[in-house]
Amino acid sequence: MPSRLSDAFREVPVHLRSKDHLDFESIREVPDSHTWQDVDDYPSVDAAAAVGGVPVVDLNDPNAMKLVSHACETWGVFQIVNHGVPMTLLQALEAQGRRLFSLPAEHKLKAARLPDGISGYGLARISSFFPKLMWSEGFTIVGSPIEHARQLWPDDYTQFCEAIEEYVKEMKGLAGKLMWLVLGGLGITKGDLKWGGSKGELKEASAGLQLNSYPACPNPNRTMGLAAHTDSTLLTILYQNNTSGLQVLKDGSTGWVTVPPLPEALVVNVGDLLHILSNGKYPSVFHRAVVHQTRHRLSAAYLYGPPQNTKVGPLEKLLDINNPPLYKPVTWNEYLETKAKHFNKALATLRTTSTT
Ligand SMILES: O=C(O)CCC(=O)C(=O)O
Ligand SMILES: [Fe+2]
Repeated sequence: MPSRLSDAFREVPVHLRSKDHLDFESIREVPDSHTWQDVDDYPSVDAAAAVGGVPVVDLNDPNAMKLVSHACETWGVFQIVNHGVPMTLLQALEAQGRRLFSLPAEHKLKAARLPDGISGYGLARISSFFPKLMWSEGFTIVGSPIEHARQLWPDDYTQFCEAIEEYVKEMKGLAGKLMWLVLGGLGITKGDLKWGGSKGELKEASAGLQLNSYPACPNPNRTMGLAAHTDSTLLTILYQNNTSGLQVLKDGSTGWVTVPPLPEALVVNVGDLLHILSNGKYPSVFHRAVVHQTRHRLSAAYLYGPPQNTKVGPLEKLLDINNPPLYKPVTWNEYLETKAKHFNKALATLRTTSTT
């Protein structure tokens, strides 16, 4: 088994052909390779009508822990305001994302992700599970972005690296804070988490940053920005520019609910590892991204996971005779590898035989 995050895909490389990388800017008609038949697998539900819509939590609210916990149990997704991340930093990140994705196609491919690699420019890794390609491109950062940034801008890579590093630092602090809110809602205190630091901090946690670009599309009803999936994280913190596209499938709801872009808000998703850690109390959320006819959408997903080589299993405090562990413990790397093989069935492969 690999021990570093960057090695997680060694055994399951994804070979995308260079002709799969469309020059989206110049395309006037959606080619067959990108035409999807099943975009309407579930109907789209009016966001406001969907039982009040995706919850919005003010982190300054004295009840924030309860609200966050309830949102995790019922939706698996919520938006946060008063999160403390400066607007200027969000704008700087967005500007760098635009700068990257507006480079000519062949230039971006200089920083292409290797088939068995994790970082770099490329199509969504999950593309290999679908017969059609998605209307998006991405750039994944795990560790320092400097090597790829140099390939993109040999003479001017520092502004990109600085913006990314500052953003990642800020996200790390926020993700730690959110984790304690989320766990606190389950009655978990700092001493209960073996991989918490001596002061209860989560400073050794691992993370990555995924920048996504969804160019305007001539036929958005027959294309897919990013197909339905759950994240392989504990939590994902997503920044979306002021263009809608993110949709979630609420358990028991009748269809896709849009997560509306709110100025200054960030979206938080429950990932598969939190699903495991909470023994299924916080189910990971299925989500996808659809595209627009006229607007270019950008998003940045901060992918937050446990420290390297740490096994994540159901928290002991949540278990008793009536609540046996429902999942086997797994490290983040092992889970990524399982996901790369089994995709949306990965979580099921870790189920124990317990049925409650
Ligand atoms: O762009 C979005 O809204 C979703 C991105 C996403 O789900 C991901 O990067 O995992
Ligand atoms: Fe996602």
